[in-house]
Amino acid sequence: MDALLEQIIADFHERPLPQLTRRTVELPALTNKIDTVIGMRRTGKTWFLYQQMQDCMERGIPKECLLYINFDDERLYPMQRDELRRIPETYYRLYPLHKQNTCYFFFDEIQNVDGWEPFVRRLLDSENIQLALTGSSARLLSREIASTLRGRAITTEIFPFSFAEVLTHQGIDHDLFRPPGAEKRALYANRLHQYLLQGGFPEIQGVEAPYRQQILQEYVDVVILRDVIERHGVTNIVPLRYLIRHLLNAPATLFSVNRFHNDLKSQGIAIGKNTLHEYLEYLIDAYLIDTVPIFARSVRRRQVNPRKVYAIDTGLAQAFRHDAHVDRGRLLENMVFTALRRQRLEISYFRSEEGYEVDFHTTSRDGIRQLIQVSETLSNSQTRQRELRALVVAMEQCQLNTATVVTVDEAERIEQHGRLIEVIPAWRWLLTQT
Ligand SMILES: Nc1ncnc2c1ncn2[C@@H]1O[C@H](COP(=O)(O)OP(=O)(O)OP(=O)(O)O)[C@@H](O)[C@H]1O
Repeated sequence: MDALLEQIIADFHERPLPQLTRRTVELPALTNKIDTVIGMRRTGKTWFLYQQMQDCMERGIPKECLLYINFDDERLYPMQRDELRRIPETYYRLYPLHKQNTCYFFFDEIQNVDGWEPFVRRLLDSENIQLALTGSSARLLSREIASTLRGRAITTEIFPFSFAEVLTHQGIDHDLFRPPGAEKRALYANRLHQYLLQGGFPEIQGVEAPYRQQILQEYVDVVILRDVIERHGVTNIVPLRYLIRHLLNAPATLFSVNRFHNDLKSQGIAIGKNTLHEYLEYLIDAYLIDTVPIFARSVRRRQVNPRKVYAIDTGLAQAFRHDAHVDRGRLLENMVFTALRRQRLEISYFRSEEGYEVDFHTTSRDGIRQLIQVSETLSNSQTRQRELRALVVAMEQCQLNTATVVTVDEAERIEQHGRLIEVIPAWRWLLTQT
């Protein structure tokens, strides 16, 4: 084992890191805390660790002070928990002087070793290291890690590329300090259209249909199998598959477990309502979808009203579309949701007693609230009246003086009775989200 570990460490130090597109997410890297990087499969968690390694090296930290172990490396199979301590032992035997410096350890797919948690806790206590972990298994996802690492972990979520990251990936400058001219605006609008249909998974950027859809469907299949069926021991697979298809095919719509339960029943598919609720939670845990409650102060109102469901990425929704029609409005709303979700905002949808609806009410961690309506276009006077009226009602009830309408490509400032509604093209709105 020691010779093998030496080899693995030497390989890592020798091999250059891959050329990558910079993610805008930052790792907190707090002393005495383990950074855990979580998110759906294939979103780029491992490559995000590579970015951290690059950053270390740019700060002048020699690569030998970094250690990356991928526990998916078949040479390490099957590693037992009592062998884990050999990793720091081998590393410090190779680099004894590094004991005096801070070293940076990156462990990928560590959940492959049963009982790894006490090892990383001890490691953090005994050595002068900064530790980051990631893994695709849902076992590494937030709730469990928080409990098994007993408050020692701080989690960072990785989502598919944001619009800004996609532009960076394509080598397109997106600095809005200088107002973009007509050509640049047209380019952004064009890329936005692409982004809506393809989504942000790094690997499918530039991949044409139908391969793109095929790859994304395979991502979902792996999540279903590994993070839902195997992890939770689901045996009633038919309704689970129906549920996933239904949710991904109808993003940005209200989802009622009761109604869906009745639909299944009418097709002769038996499943309990509680089981459906559980499945929904599993899909959220695996970062495939997310749900949004109604904006209400009363817990009861939040509970009895159906939640809206969004795919974690618009590309996934497109890959599961039943018909050829592209509902750009829904995709746009889903895309705005993903951008808000990435910012860890508290998100709800607004519906007044009279039925006026606003897509998003958000609250940031420092209490800043926003109202956002998503509408492909306000050029139709009926739509315009409806959307703006809903915003005015929501602004009154939520006691806010500003609101935003995200459209495909329209810009306008509407001032009414001391209130301001800003209409903004989606590409611009996305590029101003941090
Ligand atoms: N920042 C990036 N720049 C360029 N390509 C990227 C980037 N991040 C990810 N990719 C591409 O996406 C692929 C998947 O990324 P990665 O292996 O990091 O995902 P993951 O979230 O760790 O996946 P899994 O959960 O399945 O282990 C990479 O092999 C690479 O091709």
